[in-house]
Amino acid sequence: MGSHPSLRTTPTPRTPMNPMLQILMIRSPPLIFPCSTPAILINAPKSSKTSTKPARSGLVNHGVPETLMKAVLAGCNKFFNLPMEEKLEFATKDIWKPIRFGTGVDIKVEKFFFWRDFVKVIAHPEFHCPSKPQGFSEVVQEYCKRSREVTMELLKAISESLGFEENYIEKAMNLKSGWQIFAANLYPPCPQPELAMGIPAHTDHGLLTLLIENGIGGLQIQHNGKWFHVNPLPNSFLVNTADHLEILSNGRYKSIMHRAVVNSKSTRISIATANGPSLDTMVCPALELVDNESRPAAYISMKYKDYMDLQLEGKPGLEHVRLPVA
Ligand SMILES: O=C(O)CCC(=O)C(=O)O
Ligand SMILES: [Fe+2]
Repeated sequence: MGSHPSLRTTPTPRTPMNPMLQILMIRSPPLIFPCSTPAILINAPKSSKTSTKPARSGLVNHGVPETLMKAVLAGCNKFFNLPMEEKLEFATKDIWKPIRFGTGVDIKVEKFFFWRDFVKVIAHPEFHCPSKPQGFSEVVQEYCKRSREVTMELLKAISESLGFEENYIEKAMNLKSGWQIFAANLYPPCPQPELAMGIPAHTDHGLLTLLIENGIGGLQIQHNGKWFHVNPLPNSFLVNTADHLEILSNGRYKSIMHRAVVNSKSTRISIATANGPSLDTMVCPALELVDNESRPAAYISMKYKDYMDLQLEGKPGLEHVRLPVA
């Protein structure tokens, strides 16, 4: 882990954390997707003013072996423990490079330091991975395959929740060549966590992101303008709905705004597998969900690859494609 800059800035006031939690909570089986809610399945918040621990949440009974989830977290830990010069070989700002390493050193936005190292690889339609540490590539590949299968199952249920046949999203988004990114994040203990941020508030680009972590906690999601801490169930996936599900569903599913905070005691590792359309898919709201009178299209159409390129412009992707409300 490289040394991080000393923290000298004044912290920007943050919204006080609210113990009430509203988070994607999916029980499986059976999968339940209420059409009336904009996100997958919401665990209704327990309104308790005294409780400081949010309810535990996450997708369970997903079929991915616990041993594989532990092995991929352990593999990422070994990768981050490689000598810095071996990781810097993959340092690049080019989002199209198949393997990318980055570190929070010297990056400063909105007075927060990003206390994070990451490695991102393109996992589908073609799989890439660093060859070190030994065995890392094999375990990451198996994990990506299994988490992609879970994603496909979820997208079937989401298709049905929107009133479509189960393969609707798979076909419309050309998921046979779907773009999958494996992103591992390392958040070392931070001496002054209140002055730093692990990863700033953002939404993910694809359709669904599956997230696991090593039991430390740090993910927060935004709901009604407030930040809520997420407390994952052991061996569960946290499932984030992302921008292209919002676009395709014409806003019925909302892309979840989230961020990761850091702590002063323990190293946190999280792994996000982001699953999106194929790069050449032109995405627009599903025609069946658009009615020019009552539910006009809320987003313009854009090729997924062009949307990904918008990352370089700094402004959230959805702001480029959202149409003004008439
Ligand atoms: O570390 C986390 O909990 C969040 C990571 C994340 O949002 C991402 O990698 O896109
Ligand atoms: Fe994310």
